[in-house]
Amino acid sequence: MLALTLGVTKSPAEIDWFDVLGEGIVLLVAILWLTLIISSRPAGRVTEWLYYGSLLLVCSFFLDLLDEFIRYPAHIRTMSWLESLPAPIGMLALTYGLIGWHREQRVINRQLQGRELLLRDHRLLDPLTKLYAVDYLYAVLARDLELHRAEQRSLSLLMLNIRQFSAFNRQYGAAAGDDYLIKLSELCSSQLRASDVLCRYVGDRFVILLANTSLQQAKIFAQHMQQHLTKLNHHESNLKIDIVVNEITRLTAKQALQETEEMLKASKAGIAPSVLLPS
Ligand SMILES: Nc1nc2c(ncn2[C@@H]2O[C@H](COP(=O)(O)OP(=O)(O)OP(=O)(O)O)[C@@H](O)[C@H]2O)c(=O)[nH]1
Repeated sequence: MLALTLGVTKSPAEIDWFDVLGEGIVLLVAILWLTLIISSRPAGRVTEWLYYGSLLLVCSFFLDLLDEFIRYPAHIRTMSWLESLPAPIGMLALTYGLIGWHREQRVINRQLQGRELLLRDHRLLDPLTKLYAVDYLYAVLARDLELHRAEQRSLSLLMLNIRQFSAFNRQYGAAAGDDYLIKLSELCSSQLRASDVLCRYVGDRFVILLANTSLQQAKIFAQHMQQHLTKLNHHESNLKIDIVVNEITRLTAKQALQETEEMLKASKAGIAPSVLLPS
């Protein structure tokens, strides 16, 4: 609107169609970047930097294209500044966001290394969360139990369960439920050490295997996790997560999972206190 108010539309003879093509493509590519960022990134600070950086670039490129069609009086510099200024600021914001993304990716890569210590078979992945599923958990649990027992090191297991997840699905729809599961997995992954393993156990239940970790240390970790998980809460849906902790070095893989499931059941029923009270 400002461009239309300040400038005069050029006649077709004045338009350089080569410039229009070049600048149009640049604008389309910037819009494509913006769309990819919005659709592929989880909400957060890094995404905001990437988003606002791309938005400023889109704005600058759009004005650049517009001046192929609109001529501004030479003494009015407003449009020229509006065209030039957002681009370098956008580039800086985008670069800052990309540095954050790079750091994030390094953390994720470390988690992947941790997860892929035993098996590199992607058929063992859960298709929704991309975490390893229960078959992998059994394999890695059996191996870790043997190793830790032989070396007399402690091994702990955390089981997380989303409370009333079926009601959440009913109220907000299965897509919102899927989205919640993905965000929960990402948040948990981001908190793990390279030696820890996170698996989707079943449905709304996840298991984290903490190598070389005593029950006491695992409880502290679970508290830390519980605090982080509150970030997932939206004002309209305050899902609660039960977390139980079990030191399992003395058990077999099957017993370890069964025993922890029993603890979870007891905690949900209020028979035994969960190691952590839901937030
Ligand atoms: N959206 C979505 N829902 C899932 C998925 N897998 C399991 N569920 C749902 O998770 C719910 C799990 O049900 P329950 O085990 O009874 O758990 P709950 O409703 O949270 O009940 P409590 O744990 O006892 O509080 C079911 O409604 C499943 O349909 C999935 O991949 N996506």
